[in-house]
Amino acid sequence: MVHVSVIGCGNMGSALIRGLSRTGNHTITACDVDEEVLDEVEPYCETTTTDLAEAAEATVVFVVVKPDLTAGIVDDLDLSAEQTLVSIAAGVSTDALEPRTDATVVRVMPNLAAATGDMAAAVAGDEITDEVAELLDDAGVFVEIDEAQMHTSTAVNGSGPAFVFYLIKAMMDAGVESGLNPDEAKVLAAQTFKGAAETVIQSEESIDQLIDDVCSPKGTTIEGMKVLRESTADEAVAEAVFAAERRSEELAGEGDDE
Ligand SMILES: NC(=O)C1=CN([C@@H]2O[C@H](COP(=O)(O)OP(=O)(O)OC[C@H]3O[C@@H](n4cnc5c(N)ncnc54)[C@H](O)[C@@H]3O)[C@@H](O)[C@H]2O)C=CC1
Ligand SMILES: O=C(O)[C@@H]1CCC=N1
Repeated sequence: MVHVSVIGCGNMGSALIRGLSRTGNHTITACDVDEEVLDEVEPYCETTTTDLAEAAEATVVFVVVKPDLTAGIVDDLDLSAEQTLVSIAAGVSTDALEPRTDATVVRVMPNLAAATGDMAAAVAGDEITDEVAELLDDAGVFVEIDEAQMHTSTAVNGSGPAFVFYLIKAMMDAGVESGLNPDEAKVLAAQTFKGAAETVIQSEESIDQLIDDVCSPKGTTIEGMKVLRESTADEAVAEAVFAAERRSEELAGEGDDE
């Protein structure tokens, strides 16, 4: 059981709170300046507060505010060496935060699927504390990466859900255009993405082999795959990832436009 606080309970903070509350394993303090946001997460927390000092009492403190507000919050927290500070802000490095706190600093790039316990997260830092590992395990799956790769992780798994939502909608819209009603199309498209993702995770086959497994000779899939292979769909996905990656570099002050 970990005493954890989440400072900033907007889109990402509330997803983390919901995910961490699912196990019932943790004592959660939610902190935000916005009382309405706190009302939304109140059912998933032991404590809600607008007082930063109360959030600073937790063993692990997640700072989940916009990147440009993160350093200022860390300054105000005044954490001790026994505590862990987790920053999830795009483009904010551990080097920028470590001089501002005595706590162990861990950088995490999570995603919105934390809410359902399906988060894909990347984590970097000199010391990934046991408490942080336990929390990330409870909200989904995490991998440890070098911090230099954080811009790529920000694009792939941080921004990634939006790219996947877009693709699900494209498949759903095609189903509707061909006659499915929107509710049916949404279930069929979304569950197909979920099932395909689970198959990739659980199967020992390569993704190319899995594609072949769906393509019956002279069947339907092979016709659709011909269209995809002759298109630039893979390039468009790659360009979306690279654009998000560039923006993360810019936010870190490493790009052209800070
Ligand atoms: N939205 C996403 O899918 C992801 C976001 N992130 C990172 O998470 C961070 C937050 O992003 P979102 O949740 O999307 O933003 P958001 O705008 O939805 O939420 C930010 C929250 O912080 C609160 N806040 C602002 N100042 C505060 C203060 N002084 N004390 C306490 N709370 C304060 C706001 O009231 C708001 O509820 C960003 O740094 C972003 O890079 C990382 C991965 C995914
Ligand atoms: O769009 C953003 O900047 C944040 C970081 C990754 C996902 N959302």
